[in-house]
Amino acid sequence: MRSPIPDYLAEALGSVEFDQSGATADYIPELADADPDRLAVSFCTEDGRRYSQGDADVEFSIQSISKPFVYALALADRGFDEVLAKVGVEPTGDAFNELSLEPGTGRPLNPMINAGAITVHTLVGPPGATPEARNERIVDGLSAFAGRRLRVDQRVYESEISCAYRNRALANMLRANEIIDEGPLVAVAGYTRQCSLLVTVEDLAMMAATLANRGVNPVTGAPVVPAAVVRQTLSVMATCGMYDGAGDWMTRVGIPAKSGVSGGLIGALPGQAGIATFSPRLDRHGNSVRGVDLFRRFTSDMGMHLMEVPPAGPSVVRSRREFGHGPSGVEVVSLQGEIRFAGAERIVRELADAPPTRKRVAINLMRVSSVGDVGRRMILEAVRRLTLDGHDVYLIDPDRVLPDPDPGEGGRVTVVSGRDDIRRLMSK
Ligand SMILES: NC(=O)CC[C@H](N)C(=O)O
Repeated sequence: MRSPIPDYLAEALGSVEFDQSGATADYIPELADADPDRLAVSFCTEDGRRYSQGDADVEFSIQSISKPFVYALALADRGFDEVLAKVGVEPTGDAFNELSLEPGTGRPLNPMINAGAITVHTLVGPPGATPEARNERIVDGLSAFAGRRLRVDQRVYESEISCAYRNRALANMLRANEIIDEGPLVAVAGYTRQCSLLVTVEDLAMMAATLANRGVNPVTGAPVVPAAVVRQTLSVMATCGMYDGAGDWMTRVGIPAKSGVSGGLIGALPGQAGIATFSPRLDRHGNSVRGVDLFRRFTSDMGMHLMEVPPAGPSVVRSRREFGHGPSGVEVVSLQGEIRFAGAERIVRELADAPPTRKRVAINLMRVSSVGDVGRRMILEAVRRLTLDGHDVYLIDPDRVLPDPDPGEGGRVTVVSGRDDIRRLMSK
């Protein structure tokens, strides 16, 4: 069978192709001259399969789409406290290059506006790293997200740096407020270099997929940044990634995203896929016109809005069955599906409302697909409380969905995983 996904993507591009509204960024000469008709899309799944259509092998400068990735590197290199002390996480409602800092602290409001991104740029690498070492770390880090070696487009760099008056003004304000502690010109040069890295829409989709995949590149398998850093980065993308269009974006599209003035747009759908589009004409917020349209379409066609979840599946407590009588009897509580907070609550509720009557209780995890952290803790606490109530507790877990079960103080549990042991337990 031929996959329907490339056909769908081609059809989606066709539906926006004739829209010529918006304009290429005019404040960077090299971008003003870009071919405005380019159009491309790429999807990269969380297990690394890519689907692309249109001008998918055309390179363009990454621009502001570098911001979330460099933020992730700074968080990984310096830790949350150091980065948050210098840059906040509040959406501004202002344009990306607004000359605004938080009253009182003088911090940039968030890492997605230029003031925040210039500051974040200076926080990559170990403290005291030279500007060259920092630039190197950024190229290496972004390349790890993309799964291939990226390079700087010198012409774009020079074109932007030749008229980076506004970013220099921002950097001077940051220096005056002691938010950055090095020369403003050096900070702007490094930041502009980071914005000049060349990518294709396929690179961007893989970079976004690495965020969607808890920080592990789904194709190379390289762990790029820790999961806690990904959570922070995606949260900031969701609230600040589309600048003064962020609220409209989050309500209508509902995917953590980031745009850039060269016309790129990425979205990272946690646990599912990275998506990227490329079309250089921009709206008044500096976001790609056709890119925004494509994302709206993807969300409504494929139910990608983060706040829209499928209806709850069948109860995680699949059945409770009693075998045998008296002391040799056993109650088997069979669970199923994914166990997160709501599922775990259901399990403890049922065991509390209708306590098992047999001495032996077996919790059967054979049909459980995954157990989240809270699910694990609540199941183990239930085991502990059942033990304290006088039960002998067993976990039927041949696939080890609950590895190393330790119910803690006063709890005891026997893991049953062999086929014969399971049969023996149930037959008594
Ligand atoms: N929104 C953007 O893509 C802006 C990036 C650009 N390099 C700038 O600093 O102005």
